[in-house]
Order: sequence, then structure tokens, then C-alpha cells
Amino acid sequence: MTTTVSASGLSLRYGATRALDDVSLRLTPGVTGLLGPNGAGKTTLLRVLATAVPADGGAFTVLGQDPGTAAGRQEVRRRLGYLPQTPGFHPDFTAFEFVDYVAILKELTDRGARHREVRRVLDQVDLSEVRGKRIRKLSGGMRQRVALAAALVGDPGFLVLDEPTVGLDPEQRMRFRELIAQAGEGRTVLLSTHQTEDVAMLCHRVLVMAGGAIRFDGTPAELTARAAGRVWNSTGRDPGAKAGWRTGTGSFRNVGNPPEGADLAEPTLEDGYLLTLDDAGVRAGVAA
Ligand SMILES: Nc1ncnc2c1ncn2[C@@H]1O[C@H](COP(=O)(O)OP(=O)(O)OP(=O)(O)O)[C@@H](O)[C@H]1O
Repeated sequence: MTTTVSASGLSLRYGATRALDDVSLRLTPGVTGLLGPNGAGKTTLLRVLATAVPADGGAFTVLGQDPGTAAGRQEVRRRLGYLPQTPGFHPDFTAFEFVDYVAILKELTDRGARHREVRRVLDQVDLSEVRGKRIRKLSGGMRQRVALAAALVGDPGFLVLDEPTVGLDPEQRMRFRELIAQAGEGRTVLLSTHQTEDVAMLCHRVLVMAGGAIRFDGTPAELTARAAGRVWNSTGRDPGAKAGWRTGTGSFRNVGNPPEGADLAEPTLEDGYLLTLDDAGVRAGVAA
């Protein structure tokens, strides 16, 4: 399988905070999910790989190019698409104008060819009909699709998506997932998300980060399997549980070390994720 991104020993400190702590990874075509609690270092990793900030240590290549050199960095920037956590829209731009502006920044200099490319990516995200509308008039889901269209300009070989489904209602999220799945056909996508369903539905591989380090790297099925035999139902809160919550039926669902004779339940990817964080000494939602 082709390696699109190869990184070894990436580190980045902000004062005393190790935002990235010796991160090594290899990314191949398809969608790889990046899960982790707030402050885990996900955005920092994406920003480093997208060449938006340099790492303090370590090295990486994207599509065979070394972003450590000026020429390599320029080539990587031409060939990657990046949807940041807060896309910097100009609200008075129309969808077309915004994507066209990004296309200019990506050095698509021929006006006719560039406009064809802008129409192509807007069509790909189902926004052809509103391309003349101002961004401030579009719904949150549509804006996110404009940002995805901008990231897709120039058919990048590596696509970096930072929490793209945040704030979307379930229907919009489902639609956005379809677009991500489409974008991941034959292309390498790194998707940072807090939604374990995004990973379960879209990803061939998942990385779990906490405290700046990768704590798990495998398939979604392998992450789920980590919770096999460690999820159970009980009538009250179980003291042996690492995490437990009351379900809609009134019983408690627990993850951790079940007592003898516990009523074991089928594990989900979220259970595997919670236990991975716990094994790493991190509680979900709290950085190490
Ligand atoms: N520019 C910065 N200056 C100082 N500290 C920073 C900066 N950017 C990130 N950090 C710190 O680095 C750590 C990792 O942050 P990062 O934003 O990468 O986490 P994250 O996993 O993306 O979190 P979230 O899910 O909340 O977006 C955090 O402790 C954060 O406070």
C-alpha cells in the first residue's frame, strides 16, 4: 500500500506543554480517524502535517516531499487540502468567490481552468445551486461544505479535516460523512473528530491521541475489541467501573473490570476508546 505520509519522532512544546510528544505514524489511502480528548494534540498534529506550524523535533514526508525544505514545503502545500477547525471565511464572499480565492492561493493561475475547477468542487459537495449566495446566508452545514470544497481544490492527494462535523445536526452530519467517504476514495484523508460514530462509519484505521502521544493505532474493529469482556449492564452504579452511565432503560452500562457473573454487553468503538484513555491514565475529556 502506498505511503502518503510518514512521520517519525514529531514533537512540539508550548512552554511546559508537550502538544506533540514523539509522534510517529504512517498514513495510507482511505480515511484515518484521529480521536482524543480536548487538548490531546490533535489540532497540533494536523497543523504540523499541513505545514501550518513547524515541529520542534522529528521529521516527516508528505507524498514523498520533505516539508523541512522550502521547495518541499511549497510542493506539499500545492498537493494537500486542509479544512481547519475554524475556516476563515469572509462572510460577504459568495461560495464561488471564496473557493476561487482559495484556488488563487493554491496558484491555479489560468482563470478559465480555475473557474472550471471551482465549479467542479462545488458540484462535488452539492453546492452548485447556491454558489452565487453569500456565505453569511448559508446554513452551518452548507458553510462546512464550502470549506470542504475549498480543501478539495486541485484534487489533493492528502486531505486534512479538523473536526468537520462539529455543530452539524444529525442529518447534515450524515450528509457530510458521505462526502468524506467519497473524498477518501483513492485519497489519503486524516480526520480529527470527537464523534466515535464518524470513525465507526468512515474509517479504515483509527489513531487515539492523549497527552500529545499516540495511544492506539489500528483498525476500528481492533479498538472495539479492546473492550471485549469489559462492558456490562447492572441495576445500580457499579464500583468496579472505570466509567458508567444510566441508559434510557434505567439500567447502568459500565466499562472497566466486570465483577464475577456480570451481565456482559456487546462492546462499541466508544467503549474501546474510553478504555484506551483509561489505560493511558487519561479520563475522557481531560488531558494527561
Ligand atoms: N498556540 C498555542 N499556544 C500555547 N499552547 C497551545 C497552542 N496550541 C495548542 N496549545 C496547547 O497544546 C495542547 C494540545 O492542543 P490541541 O489544540 O492540539 O489539542 P486538540 O486535541 O486539538 O484539542 P481539541 O479537541 O480541544 O481541539 C493543549 O494543551 C493546548 O492548550
